[in-house]
Amino acid sequence: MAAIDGLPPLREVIATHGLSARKALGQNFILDLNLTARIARSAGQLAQSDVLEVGPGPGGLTRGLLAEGARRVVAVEKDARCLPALAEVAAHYPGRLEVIEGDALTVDLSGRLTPPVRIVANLPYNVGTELLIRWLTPPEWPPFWTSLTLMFQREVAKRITAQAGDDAYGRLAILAQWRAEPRVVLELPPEAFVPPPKVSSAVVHLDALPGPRFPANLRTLERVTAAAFGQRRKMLRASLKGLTPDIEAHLAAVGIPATERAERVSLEAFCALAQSLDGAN
Ligand SMILES: C[S@@+](CC[C@H](N)C(=O)[O-])C[C@H]1O[C@@H](n2cnc3c(N)ncnc32)[C@H](O)[C@@H]1O
Repeated sequence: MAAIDGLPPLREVIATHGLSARKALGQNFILDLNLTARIARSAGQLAQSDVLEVGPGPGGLTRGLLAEGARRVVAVEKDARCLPALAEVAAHYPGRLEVIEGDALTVDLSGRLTPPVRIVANLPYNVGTELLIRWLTPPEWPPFWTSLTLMFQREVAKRITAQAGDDAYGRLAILAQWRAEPRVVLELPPEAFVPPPKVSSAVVHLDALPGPRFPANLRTLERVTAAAFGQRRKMLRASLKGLTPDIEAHLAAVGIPATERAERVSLEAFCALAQSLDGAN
C-alpha cells in the first residue's frame, strides 16, 4: 500500500533497493513518515525556501520536506546505493529535488541554491558536528543559510544549547549562541531509528542572527575559549596566561574575576575579553 505521499512506504523502498544500513556511513534511518514530516515542519518556512539536505539516505526526510512544501531540495548523499530510491522521489516531485552524489564535507554547492536557504540533516554525529562548526564560522556573516535543523546525539544538543554554569557549557555553546539562536525542537529515543543507535538523539534548530550577538573577532574568541575550556577546571588567570602576560589586567578591565573558571563565564563576558585582548575596548 502506498504511503500518504503516494510513494511506497520506506520499509518497502529499503527492501526493493537492498539498502541494508552501513555502520561506517552512520546509517540509522528514520522510516516513520509522520516523524520525518515533524522534523521537516520544525525547519520553519519551507514554502519560500530552498533546502539543502545532507545525507538523505532512502529519502524519508526528503519526502517530508517536499510534502511540507519546500520550494526546492538539493540533497547531497555519499552512498551511491541510495540514488535509485532518491530518483523515484525526484520523479514524484518534478523539478523540485536535485540529488548530488558526494561527500558533504567537500562538495561544491556554489550556484545551486537560491536564498533563503534552510539546511536540514539527519547526519552521522561526527559529520554533523564538523559541518555545524563550519556553517557557524564562515569568513563573512550573515552566512548563506537562514536556519539549520540538525539531528545530534542528545549530549551534543545539550552542548549547543547549554548556558554558563551548566556542565555541558563550552566552546560549542559559545560559538552557536554567538551567531545563532539554537533550541532543541524534538527529542528522539533510539527506537525512532532503524537500526537503533546506542544513544538518544535530539533535533536542534538554529536561526542565524543578522550579526553576532556581541562584538568580537571570531579568531580571538576562538583562541580565548580554546584556552579557557582546554583547562576548564583551572582559574582563568592560569588557563589564559599563555595568551598574554597581562591577562589579569584584561580580566579586570572587563569585570571577570581572575579566579573565575571558564564554565561560569557568560558569552557576553568572553566577547568583552576578546575585544579587550584585541585592544578594541
Ligand atoms: C543517519 S542516516 C539518515 C538518513 C535519512 N536522512 C534518514 O533520516 O533516514 C545518515 C545519512 O548520511 C549519509 N552520509 C554519511 N556521511 C555523509 C557525508 N559525508 N556526506 C553526505 N552524506 C553522508 C549516509 O549515507 C546516510 O544516508
